[in-house]
Amino acid sequence: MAWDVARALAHAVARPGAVVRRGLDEADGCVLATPLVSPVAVPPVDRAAMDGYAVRGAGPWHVIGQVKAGTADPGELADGEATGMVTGAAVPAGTTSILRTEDATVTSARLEGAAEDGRHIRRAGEECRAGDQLLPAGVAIDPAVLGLAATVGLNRLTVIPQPTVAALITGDELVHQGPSSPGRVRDAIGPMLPGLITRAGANPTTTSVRHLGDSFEGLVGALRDTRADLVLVSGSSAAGPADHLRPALNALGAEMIVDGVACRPGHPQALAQLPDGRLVIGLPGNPFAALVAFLTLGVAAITRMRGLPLPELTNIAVPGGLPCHPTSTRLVPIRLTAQGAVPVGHGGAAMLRGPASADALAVVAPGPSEAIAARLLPLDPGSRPWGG
Ligand SMILES: Nc1nc2c(c(=O)[nH]1)N[C@H]1C(S)=C(S)[C@@H](COP(=O)(O)OP(=O)(O)OC[C@H]3O[C@@H](n4cnc5c(N)ncnc54)[C@H](O)[C@@H]3O)O[C@H]1N2
Ligand code: MOO
Repeated sequence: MAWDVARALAHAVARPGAVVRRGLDEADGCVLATPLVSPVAVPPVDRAAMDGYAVRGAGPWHVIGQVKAGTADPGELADGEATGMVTGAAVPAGTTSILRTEDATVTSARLEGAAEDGRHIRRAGEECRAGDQLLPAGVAIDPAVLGLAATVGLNRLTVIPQPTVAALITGDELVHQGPSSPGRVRDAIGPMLPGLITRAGANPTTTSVRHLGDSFEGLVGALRDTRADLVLVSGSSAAGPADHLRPALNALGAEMIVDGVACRPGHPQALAQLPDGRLVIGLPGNPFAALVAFLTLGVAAITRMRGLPLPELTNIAVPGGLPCHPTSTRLVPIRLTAQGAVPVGHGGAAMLRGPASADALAVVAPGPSEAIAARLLPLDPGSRPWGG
């Protein structure tokens, strides 16, 4: 299956989570299921934008008091009067300007300074009026959105929740501490996955990574018992005697949706759906191939589960050219320069040295010779803009 088709299929087959109401403290990373509409005007009243004095008319002014933060009714100024103000406090009726502390000279209760009409006052309704739509449905909630929701007085939001993702790392040869040695391979996929899963927008608090040996029964049991919207399985994806993923999926009655992708690295990657709707993605055991498979199928599926469209990838020039594969899409670690994409090398399927020093992957379409342009696949799936 062509790389673009596999990516689009992973997005198409995944289902957005059921809409829920969430408190602001648990909505970060969810997606707005309804537009964010302000029930109130912000600010609700004219407020001082600076510390200093509210004044009415031309100076000099007579200082009659001090408005404190939290004062509900700051009263009214008569012409020639002023009152001390703090930033954010409601201004008295009749205020024509705020004179900043550093622009003011006060002798006894007499205030002098150059006040400009209307200066340093945040007007009622300046940010929004009651009923204004601030954001459409489909926006990913980030800290600024949470702050905005709080600003307009909301306690809960209607959201598509973040999907839950679990990872099963398979391989009898794997060790999780210390170096590789003859017969032993240090697990390099387990440490990558939590960060990738979180950056792709899945729920970080429910992400789990479990290590399994190469056992058919063990894998069947783990796939049956793992409660997550998406289960990632690394290793076991090819056709060797210890590669149990496809037989295990078969035993569980899963439907294969993607069974191999025409890309280098990462061709044994797979996507299947279990009868209860959970998705399973097979990540090839070679670490860079696993990373490519996550960025291809994993990110596309998680993106749809969040209720977001599959982003278009931006085009980039490759001034030095990149050799094409005749029938497979190549994923090449590159650095971004003013001239375009430059390969960083060390892009073999079993190596992470290339992607670790790269800014992105160049997606090089299959072809007969050399590509002078490619598309950019971010190594950080949470980077914004993602492309397009
Ligand atoms: N006859 C064929 N053999 C292979 C094919 C093929 O098409 N026909 N594809 C090759 C490709 S491409 C890849 S990629 C691998 C995928 O293999 P598996 O997904 O079954 O993974 P393993 O066989 O368990 O491991 C392959 C390789 O990767 C190392 N590995 C596995 N897990 C990890 C980990 N968590 N961290 C670091 N390294 C890991 C493992 O030790 C092996 O060296 O199959 C090829 N063979
Ligand atoms: O997934 Mo394999 O890389 O193509 O080594």
